[in-house]
Amino acid sequence: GACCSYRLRNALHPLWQSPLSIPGGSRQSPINIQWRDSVYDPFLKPLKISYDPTTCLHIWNNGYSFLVEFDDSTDRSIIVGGPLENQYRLKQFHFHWGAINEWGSEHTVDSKFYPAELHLVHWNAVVYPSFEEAVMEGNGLAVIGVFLKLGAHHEGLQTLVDALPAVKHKDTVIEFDVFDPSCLIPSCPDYWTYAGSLTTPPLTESVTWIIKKKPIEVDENQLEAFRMLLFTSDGEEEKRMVDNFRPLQPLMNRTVRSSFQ
Ligand SMILES: NS(=O)(=O)c1c(F)c(F)c(-n2cc(CC3CCCCC3)nn2)c(F)c1F
Ligand SMILES: [Zn+2]
Repeated sequence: GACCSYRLRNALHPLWQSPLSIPGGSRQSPINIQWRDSVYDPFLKPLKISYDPTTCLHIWNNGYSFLVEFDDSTDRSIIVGGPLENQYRLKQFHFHWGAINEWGSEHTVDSKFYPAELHLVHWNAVVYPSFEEAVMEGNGLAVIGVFLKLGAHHEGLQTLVDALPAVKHKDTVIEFDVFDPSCLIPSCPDYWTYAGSLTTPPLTESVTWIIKKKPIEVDENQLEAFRMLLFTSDGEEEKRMVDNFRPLQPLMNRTVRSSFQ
């Protein structure tokens, strides 16, 4: 059935030679969001986002993606509301993208890929003492997903794009001390939400996903800037950092809820 083809696809996927999905995993990510199968939940609250731009620390190329990391030692950059029981602290954001504009996102909507997807990773510091512990717990993380589509130039993203040449190689880092990631989140409040996992190792089933319905627009040059990053360290044979997205995972016994009708 579909399940075993997923396992096979995971097993063969170059980027995730490590455990495909958690053996016996029942809430793996990413998934296809079938719009007509999502269930409107009138009890879902609006998501409240309050980030302090001065909590921004640096950008680094970790060999999977480029991460913008934040000082998560206090509650200065948090999200609350939406499907969440507690407030969650911003830890980092990163992207997934393709070699060409036909694919690149991790989630799909009605089986349509976007050229890229932004993930803002938050952890439940109300209940857990550290990010590392929260990663292992069912309600430990909350990730906001934002689709990127080809269109107008994105001013806010450009400040990030201008810094990318400095982190071209794996394990390079550059200081980045003021950035407000809310400029990357659409003002439209509509989102889907479901219980899932990290899409990179350790693939733990600890993520409440909040996927924004509206994409942001970026231009071709900005997508190309992502594609000139490298998976490889300086001195190694160059491998362009592209197609750093995990294959779709089975929905299993899950319902995707929508905050909108
Ligand atoms: N695509 S995703 O699902 O939004 C996503 C995430 F949610 C993440 F949390 C991470 N993540 C991985 C680690 C290493 C930690 C190293 C110490 C043990 C815990 C993991 N830091 N953040 C991540 F890389 C990622 F891609
Ligand atoms: Zn991600």
